[in-house]
Amino acid sequence: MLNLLTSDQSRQADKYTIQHLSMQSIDLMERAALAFSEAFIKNYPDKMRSIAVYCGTGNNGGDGLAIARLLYRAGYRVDVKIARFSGKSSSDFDGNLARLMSQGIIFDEFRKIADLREEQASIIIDALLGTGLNKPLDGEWLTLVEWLNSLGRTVVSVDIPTGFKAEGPISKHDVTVKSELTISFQRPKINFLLPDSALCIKRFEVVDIGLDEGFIQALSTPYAILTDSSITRRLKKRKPFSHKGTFGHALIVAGGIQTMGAALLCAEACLNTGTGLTTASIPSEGLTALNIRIPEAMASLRYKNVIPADLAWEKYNAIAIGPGLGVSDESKLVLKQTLNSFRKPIVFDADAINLLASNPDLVNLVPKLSVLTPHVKEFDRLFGEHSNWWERLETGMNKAKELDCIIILKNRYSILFTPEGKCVFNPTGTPAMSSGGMGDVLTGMITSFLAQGYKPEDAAYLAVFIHGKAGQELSSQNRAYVVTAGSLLKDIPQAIGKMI
Ligand SMILES: NC(=O)C1=CN([C@@H]2O[C@H](COP(=O)(O)OP(=O)(O)OC[C@H]3O[C@@H](n4cnc5c(N)ncnc54)[C@H](OP(=O)(O)O)[C@@H]3O)[C@@H](O)[C@H]2O)[C@H](O)CC1
Ligand SMILES: [K+]
Repeated sequence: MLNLLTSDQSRQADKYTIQHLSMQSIDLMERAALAFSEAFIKNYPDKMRSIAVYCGTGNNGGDGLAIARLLYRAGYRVDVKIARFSGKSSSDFDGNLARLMSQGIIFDEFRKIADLREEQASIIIDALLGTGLNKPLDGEWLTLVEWLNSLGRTVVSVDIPTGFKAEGPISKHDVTVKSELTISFQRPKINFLLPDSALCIKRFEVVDIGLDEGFIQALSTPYAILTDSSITRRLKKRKPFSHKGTFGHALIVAGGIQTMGAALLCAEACLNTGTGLTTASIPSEGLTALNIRIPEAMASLRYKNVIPADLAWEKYNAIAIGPGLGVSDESKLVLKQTLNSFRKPIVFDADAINLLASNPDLVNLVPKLSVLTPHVKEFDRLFGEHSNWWERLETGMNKAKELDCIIILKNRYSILFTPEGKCVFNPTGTPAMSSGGMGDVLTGMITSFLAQGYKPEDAAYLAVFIHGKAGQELSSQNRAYVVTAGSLLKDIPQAIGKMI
C-alpha cells in the first residue's frame, strides 16, 4: 500500500530527498522533467505536432522550462510562453531559464493578458501553477486559464492542472485548466481520486521522480492507495489436502420476488471467489432460479420473507445481507433477526444499509469488524447529507472508528475506511463497470473472503481491488464498452489466480 501525500508532505519529501541524496533541487526538477517528458513522448509520439509550454515563474514553471528543453532536444517543435504576472521567480525557475537560453530556445514573456499572442500550437503544456496554489485563480491568471480552455487544444498538465487543489474541498466556482492528460509526480494527488476531478482531468498518469520512498512510506497519514503487491501479499495460496470445509461456509441473505437477480449475482460471486460452501437465504419463489443458475449453491428458503426459526446460524463463517432484500417491514425483521442471531462480522449492502439508515437503533447491533458497502447516496442516507467529498472522508474515518467497522464508500475509486482511521483508495476499475449488479458481486466477494478466514480489512481490500481489476481486464481485453456483473463474476477465479 502506498501513502498518498498532501502538497506539504510532498514538499517535505522533496526536501528530505535533496538532503539525503546530496543533490541540488534543480537536479530533482530535472528528474521530474525527464520523467514527464518520457511519459509525454509515449502519449504523443508525433513530433510534427507543435507544442506550446505555458510556464509560471515558480517550480511548476521551472519544470515547464526543463520539459520544453528536453522535448526540443527530442525533436519536437516547442514554443515557450512565460506568464510574468508577478516580479517573483523561484531559483530553479531562473536556473532552468538560463539552461533554456543556453540552448538557443526561443521564448516569449508576457506581463499582462493584452500582450498575449494568438496561439497556433496543437498541444499546450500547462506548467503555470502546480501544488503551490494557495488561493483560487483570479485577475490575469483567471483570464489566462479561461482563454487557454477556450482554445479547444489538447492540454497536458504538469503535475496538476493549474488552479486545481491537490487536496481539500473543491468549490464549483474554482476555475482550472481542463486537461486531456495530467502527468503527476510520484503519487496521484488525493483530489484526483475524488469525483470533483472529473471537471478538469480526463486522465492522469503518475511518474516516479525518485523522491525517497522510505521517507514517504514512514510519513504519518491516513491516506493511502492499494497496489498490486499489497494485494498479492495478502492472498493465501491453497494448501495441499485442503477441502471444501477448509474454505468456510457463507450465507447470502438477499433477494426479493422481483429482485432475485441481486441474490443470484451475490451468491455466485461468493462461490466464484472460493468459499467452500455457499447458501443463499432467498424467497421461496426464487428456488427454481437458484437451482438453474447456481447448482453449486444451497438454499435456505424464506416463506413470506421470513427466515426459518430453526436456521443453524452457527454453521456460517460469514454472512452478507442486503442485495435485493427490499425495505419492507418483513425485510426489516429479516435484518433484525440476522443481527440478533449472528455476532461474527457481517457484510451489509444495499437495502440492509437503507434499513440501518431508517432504523438507527439497529446500528448498535452491527457486529464488530463488519463491512458496510454504501454507494454515495446510501452513505449520505446512513450518515447524513454532505456538501463535499472531504466531509465524506472525515465522516467515513470517524464512523469506521466509532462503529469499529470497515466502511467501503463505492465510487470510481472506492474508498475504504478502517477502524484504525485509515482512508484507503482503490485504484482499479473502469467506467465500463458502471452497470447494475456490480455492487452485489462485490458483496459476494467480500463475504467469500471473510468466510475463508481472511481478516475483515483484508477481505475488503482483496475484494475491492480484484473486482476492479477483473472489470478493467475484461474491458481492455475485449475492448468492451460495458462489463456486466454477470460477465465479471465468471472471471473472478482467473482474476484471483493471476494475482496469487
Ligand atoms: N516534490 C515534488 O513533487 C516536486 C515538485 N516540483 C514542482 O514544483 C511544483 C510546486 O512548485 P511551487 O514553486 O511550490 O509552486 P507553484 O509553481 O505551483 O506556484 C508558484 C507560486 O505561485 C503563487 N500562487 C499560488 N497560488 C496562486 C494563485 N492562485 N494566483 C497567483 N499566484 C499564486 C505562490 O506564490 P505566492 O508567493 O504568491 O504565494 C506560489 O508559490 C509542483 O507542482 C511540481 O510541478 C519540482 O519540480 C520537483 C519536486
Ligand atoms: K500545472
